[in-house]
Amino acid sequence: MSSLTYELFLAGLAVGSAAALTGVGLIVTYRATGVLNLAHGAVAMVCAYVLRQLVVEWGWPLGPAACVTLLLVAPGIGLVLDRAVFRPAALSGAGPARTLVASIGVFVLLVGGAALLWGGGARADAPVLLGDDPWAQVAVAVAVACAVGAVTRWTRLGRELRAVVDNRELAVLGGIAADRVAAAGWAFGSFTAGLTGVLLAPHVRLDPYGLPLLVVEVIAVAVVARMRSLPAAVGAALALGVAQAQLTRFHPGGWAGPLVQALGANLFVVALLVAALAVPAVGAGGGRDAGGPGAAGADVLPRGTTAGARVPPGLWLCVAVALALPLGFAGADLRTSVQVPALAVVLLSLVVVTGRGGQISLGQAAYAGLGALFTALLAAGRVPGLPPLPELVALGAAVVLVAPLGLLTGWPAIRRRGLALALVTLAVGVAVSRFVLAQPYATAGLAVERPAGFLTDRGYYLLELAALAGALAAVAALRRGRTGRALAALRDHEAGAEAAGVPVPALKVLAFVAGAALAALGGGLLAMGVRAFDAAAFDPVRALLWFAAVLVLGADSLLSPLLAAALLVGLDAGARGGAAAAVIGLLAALTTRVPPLTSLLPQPPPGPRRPWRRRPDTARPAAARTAPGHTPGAGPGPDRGGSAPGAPRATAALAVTKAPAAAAAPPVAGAGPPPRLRAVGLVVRYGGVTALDGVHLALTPGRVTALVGPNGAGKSTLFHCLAGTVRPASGQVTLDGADITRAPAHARTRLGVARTFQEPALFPSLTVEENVRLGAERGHLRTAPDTAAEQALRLLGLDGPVRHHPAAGLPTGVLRRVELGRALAGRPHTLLLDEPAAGLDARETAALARILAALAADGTAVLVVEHDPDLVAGIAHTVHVLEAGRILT
Ligand SMILES: Nc1ncnc2c1ncn2[C@@H]1O[C@H](COP(=O)(O)OP(=O)(O)OP(=O)(O)O)[C@@H](O)[C@H]1O
Repeated sequence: MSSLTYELFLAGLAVGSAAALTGVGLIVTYRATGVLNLAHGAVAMVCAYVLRQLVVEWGWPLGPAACVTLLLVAPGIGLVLDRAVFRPAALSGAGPARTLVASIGVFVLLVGGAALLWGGGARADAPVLLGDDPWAQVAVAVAVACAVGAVTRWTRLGRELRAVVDNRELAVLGGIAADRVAAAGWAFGSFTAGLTGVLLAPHVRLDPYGLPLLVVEVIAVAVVARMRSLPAAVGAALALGVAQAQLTRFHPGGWAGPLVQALGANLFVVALLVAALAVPAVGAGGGRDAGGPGAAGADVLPRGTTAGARVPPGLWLCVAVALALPLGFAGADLRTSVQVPALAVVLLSLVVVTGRGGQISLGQAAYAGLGALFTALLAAGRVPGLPPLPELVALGAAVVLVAPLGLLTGWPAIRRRGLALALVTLAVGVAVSRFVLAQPYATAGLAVERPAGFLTDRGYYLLELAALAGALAAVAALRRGRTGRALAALRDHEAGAEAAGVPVPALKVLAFVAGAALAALGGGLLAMGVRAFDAAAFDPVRALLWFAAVLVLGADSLLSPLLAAALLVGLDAGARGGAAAAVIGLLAALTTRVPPLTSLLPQPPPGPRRPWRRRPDTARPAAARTAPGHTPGAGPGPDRGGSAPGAPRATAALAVTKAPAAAAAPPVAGAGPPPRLRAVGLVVRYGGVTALDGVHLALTPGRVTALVGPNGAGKSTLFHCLAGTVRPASGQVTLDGADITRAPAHARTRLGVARTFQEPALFPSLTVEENVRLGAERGHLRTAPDTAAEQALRLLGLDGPVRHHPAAGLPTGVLRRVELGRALAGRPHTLLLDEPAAGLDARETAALARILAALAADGTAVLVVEHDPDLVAGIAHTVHVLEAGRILT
């Protein structure tokens, strides 16, 4: 081996061993607590600063200082995090997404706190703990990994850890103090963070931002190891470290030169991106739930975290006045204020993506940076073949160019939620920052002028206000309209949104594209404001700070971006740098205990929201004027002949829902029209379990089919196959003879197959009326949504004051009616009901039976998976018994 290769090998080993320590610490903490601690790097940075403080500032000998730092301070930080942040979060039932927000809060808090305490500048005098011998570092990393392995395998704590990892609830029932295990996990994780920090600090610049971010990139090795295997993490870390170092030997000419150079400095970033894209299930809640496998879970941002409040009009007036105040400022104050509207536009992008759509996005700074970069390049004429564009044209072009790049995070978001989505968006943000924004062409003094006519600070501020007003109006319109309702549904209950007919993948992409466009607009404005492109202004740490800021203020409130921008710019301008981050980080770390601040605004009592714009119903076809449930071509049901248009049998059931309980009409036997929806030879396996074993089923218009059977028989699996939330290993689902086996859930709703859930899948932030309206807008027949929604509301007895009530907090009986109303408002021809009587009292069950009988009489095909034998006997024309994945009768 040549000496250069060997030198680089050793340098790579040094970096790799620090990364290995991080990987080991992250995995142990994750296994013990279920938290992927994004703040690991921030803890590392704080420990490095503490060691430096003890040795350099206070003159302590290195040995004792290192012992205090690594054996007291580092585990102490872990224990404080456990007691103050993560244990309360776990006790409050916070899911992975919420604890992720808390760990972002800790990250931001520690970064801000360090900047406040030690200043933002880089320190080059961090004490060297292990000399220059990389083998010593490798030995430390391997020794730590082996020690963890030994403890896990051979000690009581290790056995307890494994038990907690396998099944926390069972372990607790078995007498294991899971809290003690979690505390040990946090203490150990922080110890490894501290070790990483003090080992890395002498080799990289020690500053509050750089080191934490460096360690964030190293999360890659834990993800590669699937948050499980310590040897895999250590191996990946060492291999990446060595490969990254070796890459610096190569200097190809042409376009490949800068790329190889960038790779040589950022191989861990590439690994993070690849790992985040290739391992979609990181941190995903593995449990089953009512909406089908992976339908909804604890890994989405809960409504309480994202919901915003309605802003009283008077407050908007105050905001307008406050925004106009800087026009009276001068000099540095006005120059500082210029950042506020631009930053508010960037933060508005998070209102769309995270606030309304419920999608975690830690990559918005990348889109803002791209907007700024493209604006600068286009305006400066630095794009080959293009003359310099006028500044405003350049800004507009940048927005148009960046918007489709929203796919970079929007596409992965289709199949990811929670932690997995956070990792991908973070990885995209870091990759764009390192491979695009921080490249020489972008960093070498790229100036950007303000548009002609707006050169002064005051003039430019006015221009920004106009842009902000436009962006606010656009986002307000988006939130109010049909798309806004669909986004709120996506946020509140993804599987429910699919079932209502919302094309979830397309909507996610749309949210990210709109978010990218807004961020780009804000980024371009920010760059023009300071008359230069500065890559550091858009680094990934900003993305975390911005995300935390919008979340703590209330991500679904239009007010939050304005307040957050004022807070971030104002606090950092007035106090020492880092104050804003410290305040926001603290609030975000306590996110499970502190509600979003704008939600504390006094709220008006529930009442009619702004009415939707009614489209004239004159264009609707005659069929649409009949009841929900009727479909042209569905053929008459058993008693259809007597139903007059507009006064169908199902509508008549409205009266019955309010009447005292009475037996439903007995099923009428007889030949009907041919089946529409069919299951043909369905086979579904979950690992070694065969849930369905060649099942055939046909649903006929005008008939109620009941599916009964013991627990585990496969009823839900069959139901999910028909609804489109489970794809069979073999067999077909056909509709009118056409194969729809691969059609997604929302497409089936649009084809006329509506469903409800075992646990009502409603959108708590929408009113009863909006929930039902969504079904009418996205369902099978969408020509007259107003009429369909009204009919459904009336049919289910929801047309009283309750229609204006948010679905959150309504009793189960009402929720079931709202969900049924939403399904019926789309005018389905086939209705799939999963245990519709669960949680209903006898009176409500009788009313439900009458409605179902009336719907069948109107021609709807109804499938009921039900345990209530009375309900089944009262309404079903056909009863199928399923056992061990086979239909018996
Ligand atoms: N996501 C899954 N992963 C692994 N096994 C599963 C999954 N879903 C269902 N199963 C298994 O498939 C079989 C059929 O389950 P299914 O939920 O369809 O039955 P069911 O009749 O609906 O039962 P219940 O009435 O209890 O809901 C069971 O053995 C169940 O344990």
